[in-house]
Amino acid sequence: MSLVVEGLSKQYSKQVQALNHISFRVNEGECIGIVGESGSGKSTLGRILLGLETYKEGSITYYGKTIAPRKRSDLRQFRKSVQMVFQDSTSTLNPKLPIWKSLLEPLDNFKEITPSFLKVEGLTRKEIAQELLEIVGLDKEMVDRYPGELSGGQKQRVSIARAISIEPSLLVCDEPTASLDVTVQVQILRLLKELQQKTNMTILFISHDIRAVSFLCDKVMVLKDGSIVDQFELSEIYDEGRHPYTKALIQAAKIE
Ligand SMILES: Nc1ncnc2c1ncn2[C@@H]1O[C@H](COP(=O)(O)OP(=O)(O)OP(=O)(O)O)[C@@H](O)[C@H]1O
Repeated sequence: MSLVVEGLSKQYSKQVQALNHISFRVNEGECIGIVGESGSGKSTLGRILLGLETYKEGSITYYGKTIAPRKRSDLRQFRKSVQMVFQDSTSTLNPKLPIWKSLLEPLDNFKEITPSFLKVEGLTRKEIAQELLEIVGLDKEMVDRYPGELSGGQKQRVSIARAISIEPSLLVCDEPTASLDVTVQVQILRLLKELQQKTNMTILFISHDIRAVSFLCDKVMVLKDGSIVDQFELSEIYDEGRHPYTKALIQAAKIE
């Protein structure tokens, strides 16, 4: 079992209980989707899992080790194996830096990591960045461009390349396709699926879109007002026993 979350709660204030006793387990190599409407607590959960947000109640372990955001040494170790992709690639790509510099940041942070895609030794830093661009289906010549010269989909591919550069065992994606056109969304989902199949990394995919989740994920968790109201294998999505809220999400997705 790679990731185990037990009884996790998060209260921002007396009025706002963002998460309410969340428990779930993720196996190695699995792709798990967390779906819910705006305000259901998805991003809070993602941020806590990444150690970006504190929590007082419950526990999170990754391969048996507790993830606690206050322990900096633990967090660095955790970051080596867990990377993230956000909705807004501008938060990960510095507009003032050429793509290749942003791409190499994680590898620069963890110099001890030699990713397996670098089959040839002695590549220059730019050549390493070019290799990464190829992995996510982008043209090598984009290394010298700046984020402002790329489309939304291209920027998201760069963000994905950056995240997978250190070959994380867990990739947390928080609405990675939400700000993209529908056709580009599909391309990014395909890319994530392909990368997951190639590398066997575990993916935690957070989205408001049950169609995106069902395209990519093996297991689905439905979050509503900070609680998990339904949890199932993708093959069970249309089962009669689904929670009424899940059925409503499926119905709404069809109507659109
Ligand atoms: N930093 C914060 N301080 C106080 N309340 C917060 C904070 N962040 C989120 N919340 C509240 O916690 C609840 C869950 O928010 P969260 O952002 O996790 O939901 P979400 O499902 O990701 O929503 P969205 O899809 O709109 O981003 C909401 O009621 C939100 O207003």
